[in-house]
Amino acid sequence: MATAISLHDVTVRYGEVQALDHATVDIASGRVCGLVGMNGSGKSTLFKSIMGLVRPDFGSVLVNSKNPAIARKSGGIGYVPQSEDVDWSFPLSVRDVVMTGRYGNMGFTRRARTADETAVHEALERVELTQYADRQIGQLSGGQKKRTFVARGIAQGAKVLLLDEPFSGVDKRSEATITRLVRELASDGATVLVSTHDLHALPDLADEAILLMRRVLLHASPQEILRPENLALAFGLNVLARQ
Ligand SMILES: Nc1ncnc2c1ncn2[C@@H]1O[C@H](COP(=O)(O)OP(=O)(O)OP(=O)(O)O)[C@@H](O)[C@H]1O
Repeated sequence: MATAISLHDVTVRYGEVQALDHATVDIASGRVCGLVGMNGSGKSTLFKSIMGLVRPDFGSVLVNSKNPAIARKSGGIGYVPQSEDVDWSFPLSVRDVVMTGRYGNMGFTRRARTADETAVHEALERVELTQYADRQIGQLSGGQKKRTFVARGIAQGAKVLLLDEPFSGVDKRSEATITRLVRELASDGATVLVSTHDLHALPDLADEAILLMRRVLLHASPQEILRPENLALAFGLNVLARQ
């Protein structure tokens, strides 16, 4: 199987803080990979490295054999941000947000053509948000907000999709819908990386998972990652007491 996301020895420092420390991992095409680690373990920095938004001080990142910034600018990477990272008061409708996934196809005039309208329509149907298309994005539930950004990635035709905590602030039904969508996108050939604190969601969601603590501690099946002795590597021994 071809490698979709490749990090080799990636080290990222913010001043004195070492956010990633020689992180090395390859994720194969068409896989759903969970990303697990405590707060501050470098998950967002790993996403930013894959999107080409931070340049490693050391090491290299490739996304489908391309430089990450080039892969992102050509629409190859979709991103579902953490809710805190979005200004939900912005006067954009659900359709507008999904349409931003088509900007790469539009040229500088950003005038939507029929193919763009069709791609947005189909993406909204797929995430079951057609009836909310004209709603301002702040007037959505937590799960609908996440699904709006998943639809943007679908409209974009992203080959790699990154989801940052997609289950936080989301009800059980939306969690099931997002899990189904992620699995479907991977069956269609996309590679999906999902950071989550919701460890119970991992076995249904992911084919494999990464345990991160600035470096990759373990890259294995969800079942292996969830073994208490492995979780203790990333979360400390108090995770055992909570079992
Ligand atoms: N722009 C920045 N400037 C300085 N330090 C930063 C910056 N961004 C992140 N850090 C630090 O780098 C480390 C890794 O942060 P990062 O956000 O990647 O972790 P995370 O696993 O995503 O955390 P969380 O689960 O809390 O979102 C943390 O110690 C954080 O405080």
